Amino acid sequence: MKGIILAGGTGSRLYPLTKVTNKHLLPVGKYPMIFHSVNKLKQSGITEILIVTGKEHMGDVVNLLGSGTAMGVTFTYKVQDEAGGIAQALGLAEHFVGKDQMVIILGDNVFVDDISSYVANFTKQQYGAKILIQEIPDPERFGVPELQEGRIVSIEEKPKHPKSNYAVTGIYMYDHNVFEIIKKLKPSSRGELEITDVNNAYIERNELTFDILHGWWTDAGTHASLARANELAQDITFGEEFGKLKL
Ligand SMILES: Cc1cn([C@H]2C[C@H](O)[C@@H](COP(=O)(O)OP(=O)(O)OP(=O)(O)O)O2)c(=O)[nH]c1=O
Repeated sequence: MKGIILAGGTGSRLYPLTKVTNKHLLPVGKYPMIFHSVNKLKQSGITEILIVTGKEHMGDVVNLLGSGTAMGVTFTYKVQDEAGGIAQALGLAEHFVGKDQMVIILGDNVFVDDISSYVANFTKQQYGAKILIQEIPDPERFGVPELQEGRIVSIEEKPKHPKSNYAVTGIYMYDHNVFEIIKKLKPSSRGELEITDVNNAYIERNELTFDILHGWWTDAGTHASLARANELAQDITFGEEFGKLKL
């Protein structure tokens, strides 16, 4: 199982915090945001991790994370030249992944649940895709799944009238066929290759499963949600391999 952390994008909703700093290097609790994703993959036993980010910030990201040896993981890095969407960023992982399965975390998603059991479920599934969803009060801000008889039958991106109270979180698991799906995608009205289109393609193939995240989960891509992520993650402490904290 390979791990992928998507840490590109423009971070425009966090300006001016992101004018010279990559969003995923901003503090969340006691750590840079991206440490939280690394920790979740490592906790699931995934140690081969690809980091995708833009060319402006690759130097800073490598400076922070290095080879990964100190953290007990191995990092590979890939540059996304332009912020062409989450699915475009994922498309850059094709050679890294090969024929393996993969777990993707959007670097601005912060959550408390240990996802090891969901990753284990996906390993057993062997092919297709799995997404993690969570019940929330304001699903219209996210991709929203429509559920029928325990299956997801469609996902709508930021719908005015959500068909469920669930949001699709930024944690995705795919088999290597995802790269063929991405190659066939057309840019959306905002000019990006959309991950919701990838998930809908798996629904059409009847190959999308899901699990439910129960603990807190938030994105940290707006000033309000970054503040919330900081509050929620304040007491999280990782092992010393993530850097000694001066207490
Ligand atoms: C759009 C995009 C996002 N991402 C990652 C970064 C984020 O952690 C995650 C969600 O991205 P978004 O929050 O949708 O986009 P963004 O990070 O560019 O922020 P803004 O809308 O404020 O300008 O996906 C990429 O890696 N490449 C991309 O091209």
